[in-house]
Amino acid sequence: MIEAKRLSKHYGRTVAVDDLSFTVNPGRVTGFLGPNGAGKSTTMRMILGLDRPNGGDVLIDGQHYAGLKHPLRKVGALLDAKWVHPNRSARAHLRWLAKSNRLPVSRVDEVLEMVGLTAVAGKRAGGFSLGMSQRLGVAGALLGDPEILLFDEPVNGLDPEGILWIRQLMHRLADDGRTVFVSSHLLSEMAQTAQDLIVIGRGKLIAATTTEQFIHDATEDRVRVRSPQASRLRELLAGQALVADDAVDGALVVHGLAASVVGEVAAENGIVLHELSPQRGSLEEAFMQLTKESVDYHAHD
Ligand SMILES: Nc1ncnc2c1ncn2[C@@H]1O[C@H](COP(=O)(O)OP(=O)(O)OP(=O)(O)O)[C@@H](O)[C@H]1O
Repeated sequence: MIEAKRLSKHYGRTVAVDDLSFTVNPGRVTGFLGPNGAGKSTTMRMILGLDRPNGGDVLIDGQHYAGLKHPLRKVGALLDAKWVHPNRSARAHLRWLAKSNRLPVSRVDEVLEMVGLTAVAGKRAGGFSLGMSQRLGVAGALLGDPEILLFDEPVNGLDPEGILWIRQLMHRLADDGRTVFVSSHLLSEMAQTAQDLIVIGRGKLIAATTTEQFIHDATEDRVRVRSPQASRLRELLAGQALVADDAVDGALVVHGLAASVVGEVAAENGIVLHELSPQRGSLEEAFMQLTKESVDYHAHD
């Protein structure tokens, strides 16, 4: 479990993290979301003792990272995939990491296998693509078979097969009962990966909840309807709901009524339906809605 309590960090006059409290629980994949510059990497660095908070505290199972007896056995982290010495091979890098942390060297080949780098284990890490470097970073995080895993933007540079692989890996790690904390910009990816979310903006907590609840709270459910008698149906629904047109295919999009009610109105009036589908809001919509006040870097058109 990771517990941040009233955590703050500033760099000169820039407030990177501002009175931030949250808990990351075991057995779940927890997504860490926020617009650019929201303070995600700074928070992750503070969890790992790489940055010192100006206020508050962050504990790993009740202890500071610096106080952990065998840090790599407790916490594995992927922060910056490119920090590997460029002339070392992937295997040599992991052997060095294992030896310097008193971990069994036999674990190196196991983690190389787990991340799919066995065939290139003897090659210079400096020649690796970003996706291969990410896999090597994940191998390093898994080396100590830790209970807690931190991944900062792990899907950066991965191809679709790599993205699926890392999603399944994170689910497996959480199913084992581990704590998995992962930051990402890719919201549709997070929607499929994270069961819980911690959302921050300008260093402050915006939401800490399940992914499902987050989407439910910030977006409105709606119903898509297609009918050869669409204008008649629209007239009938207009008194009870807001009815819009889908810009792409002209279907009716009904806000504020359940699909069952729309279906009943149609049936009572003998209207044929070609489609009646409840639509859920997306994580993108929910995220935009809840973070619009706290985006530091807008695209101006
Ligand atoms: N070492 C540093 N020195 C000065 N300012 C910093 C430093 N590290 C981070 N910051 C600033 O702190 C704020 C938070 O940055 P951080 O990198 O933690 O955000 P982030 O949410 O990880 O962003 P991104 O998604 O763009 O990586 C930003 O305004 C950033 O410019």
